[in-house]
Amino acid sequence: MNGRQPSECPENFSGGARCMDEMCGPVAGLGSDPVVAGSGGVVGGEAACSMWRVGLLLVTLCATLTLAQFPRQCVTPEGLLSGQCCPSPAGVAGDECGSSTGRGQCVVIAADNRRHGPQYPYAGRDDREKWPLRFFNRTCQCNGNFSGYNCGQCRHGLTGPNCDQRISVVRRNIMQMSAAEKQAFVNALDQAKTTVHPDLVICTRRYQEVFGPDGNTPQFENVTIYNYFVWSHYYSVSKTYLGSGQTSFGGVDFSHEGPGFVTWHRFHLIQLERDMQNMLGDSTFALPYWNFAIGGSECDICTDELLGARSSFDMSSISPNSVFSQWRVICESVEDYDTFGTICNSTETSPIRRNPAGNVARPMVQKLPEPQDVLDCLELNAFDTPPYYSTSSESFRNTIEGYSAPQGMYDPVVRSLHNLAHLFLNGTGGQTHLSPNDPIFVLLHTFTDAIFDEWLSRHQPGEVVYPEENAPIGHNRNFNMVPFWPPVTNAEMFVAATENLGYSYEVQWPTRAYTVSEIITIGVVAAVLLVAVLGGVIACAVRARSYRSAEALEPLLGETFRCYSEDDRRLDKSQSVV
Ligand SMILES: O=C1C=c2cc(C(=O)O)[nH]c2=CC1=O
Repeated sequence: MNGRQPSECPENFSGGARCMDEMCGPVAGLGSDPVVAGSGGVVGGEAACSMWRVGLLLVTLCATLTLAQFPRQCVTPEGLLSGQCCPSPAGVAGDECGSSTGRGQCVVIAADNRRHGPQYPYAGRDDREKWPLRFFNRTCQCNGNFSGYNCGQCRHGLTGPNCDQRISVVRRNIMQMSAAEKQAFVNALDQAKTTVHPDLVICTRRYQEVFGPDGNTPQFENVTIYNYFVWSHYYSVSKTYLGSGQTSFGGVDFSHEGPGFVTWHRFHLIQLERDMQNMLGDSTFALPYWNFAIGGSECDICTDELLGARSSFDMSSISPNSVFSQWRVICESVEDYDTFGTICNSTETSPIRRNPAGNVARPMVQKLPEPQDVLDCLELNAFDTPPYYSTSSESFRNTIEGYSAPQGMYDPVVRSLHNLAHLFLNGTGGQTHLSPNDPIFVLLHTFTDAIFDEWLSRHQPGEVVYPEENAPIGHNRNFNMVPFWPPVTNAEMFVAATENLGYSYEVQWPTRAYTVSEIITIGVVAAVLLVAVLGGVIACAVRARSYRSAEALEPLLGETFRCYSEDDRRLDKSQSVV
C-alpha cells in the first residue's frame, strides 16, 4: 500500500487527543497487513489474558476513530461473535454509544422485513441480505443531533461540541472554479487516494470465511480514503456467490436498477465528502460537480488542469501530465471474485483507462446527454413506477439513472443521462464494478445528485412516494444501504439536501426550449394578435382618414355657416340698430 500513515486522530472522534503512531500502528495495522485486531493466535493463561486486556485497551483507544463499514474495534473475533457493535465515543467502559453523557444507546438493529422484488430468488445465500444482520445485530442509536457509529459525531449539516451549530457547504460546477480551486480539488483527490483511512477497514472475505483460516483472524484490511469509496461501490454491485463450480448470480445490485440508486449514491458521496473534510481539516470542503449534459463528443473536464487529458501516446490512457495517470485501480479481478467467491481488497493493479466518445462499436454512447434531457426528466412526476427496476417507465429514477429515454419511456436500447455519461467515458468509468476508480465518477454523481435534489425541490414528494416494498433487494424504503455502517436507510437520504444534509448545489438549470406544438401554438396566437393589431391599426387609419376628410370639408361648411351667422348678426345688428 502506498498510503501515508495519519499521525493525529480527527478531533471530533477523540476530543483532540493525539493518537500516537506507535500506539495505533501495530494494533490498528495501518500498513499493508490485514487488520487482526484482538487476534494473536492461541496464547495461554494469565499472560494471554493481560496481553488481551492491553490489546483491548489499545484497540479501544485507537478505534474510537473508526467510521466504516464496521468500526475497527468491532471486528475482533469476540466483537463479531457477540453481534454487538456499540463503542463508547470516549473509549470508556460502560459508556456504550456515549450513554453516560446522553449521546445514545445500544439497540437492536431494525432490518427491512418487507418483500422485495422477484429479481433475487434466493434467501440466506448472500451476506448482504437484511444488511447488516449477517455481521451485527446491535448498533448505536444516537439522540438528538448526535450521530455516527458511537454517537461521537454530529448529524449532517451540524457541528460544534453539542452539534447545535448549522453548517452547510456549496457544491459548485468545476468548470466555474478558479485555477487555484481546481488545483486544490485535484490535490485533495490525490491525497485521498494515498491516505490510509484513519477510521476504516474493509472486509475481504464472505462471512463464511471472515474468521480466517485459523478461525481467529478476522479478515479485514486497511484501505485508503478514496479506495474505500471504490470498494463500497464494488461491494454493493458484486454478484452473489452460490458455491464452488456454480455460476455466481448477477441479478442483484444493491445500488443500481432500483429506487435506491439515487439514495445510495447520495450517501456514498456524503461519506467521501466528510472523509475528505476530515482529511483536509477543512469543514467547508465541498465536492464539485461536472455538468455532463452539454451534448457533443467533447469531455470538457478531461484536461490536465482537471481530471486528466487524453494521452498522446495511447487513446485510452490519461496524459502523463496529469496526476491521475499515476493512479492504479482496485477491484479489477472480477472474474476471480465471482469464480472463487473472494472479495475485492485494497490491492492496486492497472492504470485508469478512459477513451471519451471513443466507443466506435456503439455510436449511441459517443455523445453526452443534452441540456434538454435534464429538463425533460425533471418534469416527470412519479419518483418511481412498478416494477421499480431498470425496466420502469415514466419513472424519474429510471430516467435519471438512464435506462429510459429522457422523457420517461423505457426502451431497452436507450442509454441516457447518468448511464450515458458513464458509457461515454468508455473505459474504467464505464464498468460498474470498477467505475469509481476513475475520479470522474465523483463529479458525474454529484451532478446526478444535483438533478435528484432539484427534482425533490420541484415536486416536494414526501417519503410516501418511495416504495416500501417490492423493489429489488436493497432498494425498499427501509432497507439499510449496503455496505454502510452505522445502518442508514434509503428513506434517510430521500430528503432535501439543503435543509437536511448540510449541502446545496449552485446550478444554473438550462432554460427550456419550446416543443413543436408549443411553437405552433405560439405562432397561431402571435398571428391572431398580429391580425387583430393590424386590423385595429387599419380601422383607426381609415377612421382617422375619414375624420381628416370631414375636417377638410369643414372650412367650407364653416364659412357657409359663418356667412349665415354673420349675415344673421349683421342682420341682427341692423335690426337692433334699426
Ligand atoms: O459505473 C457504471 C457503469 C455503467 C454502465 C451502465 C450501462 O448502462 O451499461 N450503467 C452503469 C452504471 C454505473 O454506475
